[in-house]
Amino acid sequence: MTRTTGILADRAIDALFGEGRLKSEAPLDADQVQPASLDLRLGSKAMRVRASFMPGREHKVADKLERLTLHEIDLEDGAVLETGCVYIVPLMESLDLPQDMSASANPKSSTGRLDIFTRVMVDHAQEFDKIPAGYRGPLYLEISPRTFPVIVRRGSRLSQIRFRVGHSLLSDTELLDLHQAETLVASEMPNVSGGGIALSIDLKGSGPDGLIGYRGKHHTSVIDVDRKAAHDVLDFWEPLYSRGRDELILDPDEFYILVSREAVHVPPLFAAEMTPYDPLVGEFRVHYAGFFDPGFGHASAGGAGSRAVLEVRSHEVPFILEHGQVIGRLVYEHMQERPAGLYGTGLGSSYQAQGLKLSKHFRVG
Ligand SMILES: O=c1ccn([C@H]2C[C@H](O)[C@@H](COP(=O)(O)OP(=O)(O)OP(=O)(O)O)O2)c(=O)[nH]1
Repeated sequence: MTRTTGILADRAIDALFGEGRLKSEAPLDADQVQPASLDLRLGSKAMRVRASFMPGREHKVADKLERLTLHEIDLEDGAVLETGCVYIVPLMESLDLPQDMSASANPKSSTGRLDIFTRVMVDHAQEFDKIPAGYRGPLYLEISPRTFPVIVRRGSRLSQIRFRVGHSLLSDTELLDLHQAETLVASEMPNVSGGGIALSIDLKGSGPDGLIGYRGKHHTSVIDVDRKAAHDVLDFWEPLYSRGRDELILDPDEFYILVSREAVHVPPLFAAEMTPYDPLVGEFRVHYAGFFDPGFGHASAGGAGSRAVLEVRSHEVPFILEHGQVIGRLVYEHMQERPAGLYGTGLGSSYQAQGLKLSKHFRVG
């Protein structure tokens, strides 16, 4: 059964491409369409700009780039993007959305785990990562590596887009009903409010040493975003252990990879998103809002027990995180239909059934 409203599933995204609503300089990669999203690919050049900017109602991104570009970098054979710099890259994909269809973008989980700040921009935009219904035009990605310098090239996939018709977020009551039927967040006392279900932090750790997470090192070598298992964990990360304290002091300006205490489940007819920042839970933030795919944590898709990996930063002041503290919320939205492929089922998914897991670029041992 297909709903009129909701997030488009893989088949409908393929159809957008077939109908010319979604265009690209090159045919789509085989695994570019995900269960509820499309990965976006970098085009052949990057513009280093002085600072981030918003196009605003009156302007196209290209107009602003004429004024703000410091220099242009060729991405055909790969190039290094340095930490602390801001780059704008025209994407290979462009849109001609129907009047009733909008879209939203997000860094891929692998991008967030590398602390690469990315946002999608469109012409006349007044918000990042939001593409208004009926938008017709190019897509651009703002990229600013925060912790590690990275190598990217034409075709690298750092961000993803979801398409939606109407609004179909679940209310608190609907969320509680779904949780009772399907166990969304493995907790005896689910904390549901403001349309989201709470996730808390695990600081007891796992394994004999009580590994609780990782802190990014500084002045590292370069990470190639297109290479899996190519980098040694300890060259880039400092492991953090609980040592019986069940707490962690976040240093301002440091980047942490931590994990949720609860297992998370996204049933096949739903998509979820982790809300990026909730000032009510403290002066720190889960740094990158994350898309959670239909089938993530779903038992029949091999996902039982999947935790959420959290990218965390403290604001301004050092902050003590304690085991079990609420750190973010998952909001759930209806899919228009069940995706043909669920996360984890033959899609080469990297993070199904994950515990505390760094991005796919690192090898363990
Ligand atoms: O902050 C987040 C965001 C997502 N996820 C999980 C849920 C999601 O379904 C999965 C994969 O996310 P995404 O598709 O963004 O990752 P990817 O980098 O494209 O990995 P893959 O190659 O597995 O698709 O990672 C997290 O644990 N934390």
